[in-house]
Amino acid sequence: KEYHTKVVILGGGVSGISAALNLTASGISDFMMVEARDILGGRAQNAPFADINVELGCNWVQGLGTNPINQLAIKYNLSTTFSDSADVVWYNESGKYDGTASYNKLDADFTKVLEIGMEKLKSNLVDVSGRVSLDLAGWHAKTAEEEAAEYYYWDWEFGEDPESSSTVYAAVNDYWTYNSFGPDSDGNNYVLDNRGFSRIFIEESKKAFKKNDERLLLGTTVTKIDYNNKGVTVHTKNGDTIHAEYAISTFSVGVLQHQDVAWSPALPDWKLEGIYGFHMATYTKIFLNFPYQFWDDTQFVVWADPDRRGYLNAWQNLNAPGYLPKNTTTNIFFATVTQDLAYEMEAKTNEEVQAELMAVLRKMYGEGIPEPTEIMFPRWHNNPLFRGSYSNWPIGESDEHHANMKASLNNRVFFSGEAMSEEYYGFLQGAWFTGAKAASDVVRCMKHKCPSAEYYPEIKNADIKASIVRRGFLDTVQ
Ligand SMILES: Cc1cc2nc3c(=O)[nH]c(=O)nc-3n(C[C@H](O)[C@H](O)[C@H](O)COP(=O)(O)OP(=O)(O)OC[C@H]3O[C@@H](n4cnc5c(N)ncnc54)[C@H](O)[C@@H]3O)c2cc1C
Repeated sequence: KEYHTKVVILGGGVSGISAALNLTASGISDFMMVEARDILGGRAQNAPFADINVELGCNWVQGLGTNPINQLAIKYNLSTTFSDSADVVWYNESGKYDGTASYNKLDADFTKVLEIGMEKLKSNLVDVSGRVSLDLAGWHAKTAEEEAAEYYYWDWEFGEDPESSSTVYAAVNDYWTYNSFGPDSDGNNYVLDNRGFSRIFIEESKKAFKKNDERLLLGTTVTKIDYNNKGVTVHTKNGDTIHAEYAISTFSVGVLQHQDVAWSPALPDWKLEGIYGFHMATYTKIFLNFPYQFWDDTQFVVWADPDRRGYLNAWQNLNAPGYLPKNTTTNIFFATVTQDLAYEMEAKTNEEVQAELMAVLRKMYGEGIPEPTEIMFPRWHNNPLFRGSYSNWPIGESDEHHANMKASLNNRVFFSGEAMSEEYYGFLQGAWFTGAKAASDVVRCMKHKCPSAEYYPEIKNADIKASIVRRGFLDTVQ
């Protein structure tokens, strides 16, 4: 089939939905959306497990108050519960231990890390890794228990270790997430809604697409995008072509890095440098369902592995008070793995992974615990539609690299998606805001004049401040 439209949105995740809503609100209905999966939502994704739906992807509303994601959660009465990472018990090889002092020290030291990041931003000093700033803040993990606290605090949030992460942008990301949405910004709500987190986005998308809307091509995989200064032609796996004046790409930075979609002409080197330099982290939840609950009642359990930092470190209890309904027959305890461990787990069979999880659970809870009745986990890293779970700003990527990563091409192809947000990369609101921005840029092109694309053909030396000042970041930082 051959389609002709004004705007084609590539990808139906949160960013694509936000772009579609923005176009609709601007009075533009001549657009199409192409999504490989049979359902909208992208990384807002759930699956049946035991007798409930579990969230394979995003799980927290992070940053509350006027955060549009929080506002949608309120609007659609999404069932959430306050998430408290201090509601945790700690285990090592000798059994239960009290990790509170370490955790509290790290909590205070992390505040110093954020201050170091902000200070560097304000004073135009070169960025350092999270590891350097943790050391500068006085945090030096030496024991398995300190490493366990560190993994639980850092890697489990950013999806990568402190060595890989930028301090300046960790500070930017944290500051905007927990301060920019009014006085109630600070907080994380855990979503436990059997309709799925994605429901709020799917419901909202109905403002843009009616039932069986012909403009929405679900189950359609994009293979190639031709672009020039006149428009765009999108080729799909099933042989369809879509001719459009403008395209909004919402593909994850992992998909762009992995070249799962061909671009003709190839994306320019100045852009690829920004794309390849960014990080797509992998954060994988491995769900186990048991005949009964044998673990602690706290929201979280941390395992301090004696041999490997971060090994099956963070466990979550879906049966914690305030989580699943009391009368549930489901008993879900799940571990999260990131980075190398996630890649290793993805390469194993479910049976092999189950055996590894059970070995750790037996160390924590004894030999008498039952085998799980079910195991399930998504393989985000190997999934060609995602290639990871969410982005993390690495040490070494400058603001200019990032600007190049998201810069439009020929005023015809616009880029959105969580990774394209300087302030909220990694988060749902990053996807939401960048989708709206890309759509409003397209609308400007259609109705007035295209905004001038900001990009840097040569990046000479890191000068964070110049670009940060230009973006008005410092105006809002106290
Ligand atoms: C495990 C996990 C935990 C997370 N936890 C949180 C959290 O607690 N809080 C939070 O705020 N955020 C969290 N996130 C991040 C959040 O889910 C993302 O930031 C957000 O969903 C990204 O939306 P997007 O539209 O930018 O990208 P995507 O959701 O990736 O949308 C892109 C779309 O493009 C489609 N696509 C890709 N390739 C093709 C192709 N070739 N042809 C057609 N379609 C294609 C994909 O199927 C997808 O639907 C988490 C993510 C994961 C995976």
